[in-house]
Amino acid sequence: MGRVEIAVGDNGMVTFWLDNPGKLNALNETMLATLTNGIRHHGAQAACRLIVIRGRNGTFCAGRDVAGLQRTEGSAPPDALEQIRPARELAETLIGCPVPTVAAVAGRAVGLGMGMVVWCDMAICETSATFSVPEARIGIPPSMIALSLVRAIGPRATADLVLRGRTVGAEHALQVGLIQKVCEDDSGIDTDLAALSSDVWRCSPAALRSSKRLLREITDMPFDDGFSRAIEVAAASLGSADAIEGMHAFRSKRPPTWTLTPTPADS
Ligand SMILES: C/C(=C\C(=O)SCCNC(=O)CCNC(=O)[C@H](O)C(C)(C)COP(=O)(O)OP(=O)(O)OC[C@H]1O[C@@H](n2cnc3c(N)ncnc32)[C@H](O)[C@@H]1OP(=O)(O)O)CC(=O)O
Repeated sequence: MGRVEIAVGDNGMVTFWLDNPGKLNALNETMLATLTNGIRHHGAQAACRLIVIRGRNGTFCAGRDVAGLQRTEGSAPPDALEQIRPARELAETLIGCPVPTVAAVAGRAVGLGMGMVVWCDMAICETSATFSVPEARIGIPPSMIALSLVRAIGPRATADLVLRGRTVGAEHALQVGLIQKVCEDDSGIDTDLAALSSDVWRCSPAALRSSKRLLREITDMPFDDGFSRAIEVAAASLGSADAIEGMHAFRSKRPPTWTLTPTPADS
C-alpha cells in the first residue's frame, strides 16, 4: 500500500516519513497526494519552521511507483499530463514552500527521490546513501528533475548522471554540491537536523520567506535585474516589523519575538 507519516515536533520541525516497504519507498498516487497536501498545509502554518523529508526501511525513495505510470501496449492512452500532474504538483509545492525544506537521505534516492533532493532547499545524507536518475533505463527522460538538477549541480555533473543512469555515492554527491553534509549514520542525521532546526529557529520566519522568494527569483535573472530586485527587497525589509524587532532585540541583548507579518516585497 505505502503511506506517508507526518510527525510534528514541538520545535517547529515537521517530518514527512516515506514508507512503502516492498518498493524501496517508491511513491504511489496516494503517497504523492498526502505528501503534497501535507507540505502545503504545514508550510502555511505559523508554527511550522522547517520541513524535513525522510524515508523508513533504511532507504529514502526509489522514485515514482512505476506501476502507476505503466501503460499497456494497445490500450487507450490516459491523459499524459494528468499522469504527470502528481509529480508536478509535488515539485511546485516543494519549490514554492514558504518555510525551509530539507531532504535527509539514507539508502537510495532514485528518480523522483532525487527530485525531492533537488527541490528541497538543503540536503544531507548518511555515508551509505546513493543517488541516481535512471529513468532512461526504463525508457523515459528525467524531465522536471533534470531542469532542477542543472541549476543545482550544473550541466556537466547533470549530464554525467542523466546520460548514464548510473548510481553515485555520498562523497560524489557532496563533491558536486547535490548535498551539503554527509553524516555517519541515522543518529548523525538526527543531530544535524537538530542543529539545522535551531539555526532556522533563530531567524525571522518573514525574513526567511523573503530570502526563499528572492533566491528563487534571482536564480534565472540577468545580474542587473537580479541586483535591482535585491535592492527592492532590501529597502522594503528595513521597515518591516521583524527588522525593527530583530535589531532592537540585538542591541538590547535579548532574544527577538518574531511576527509573521509579510514585508511589502512579499506581496
Ligand atoms: C517518471 C518520473 C520519475 C520517476 O521516479 S520514474 C521511476 C524512477 N525509478 C526507477 O526507475 C527505479 C526502478 N528501480 C530500480 O532500478 C531498482 O529497484 C533499484 C532502485 C536500482 C534497486 O535495485 P535493487 O536490486 O536493490 O532492488 P530491487 O530492484 O529488487 O527492488 C526492490 C523492490 O522494490 C521494487 N521497486 C523498486 N523501485 C520501484 C519503483 N520505482 N516503482 C515500483 N517498484 C519499485 C522492485 O520492483 C522490487 O520489488 P519486487 O516485488 O521484489 O519486484 C518523473 C515524473 O513522475 O514526472
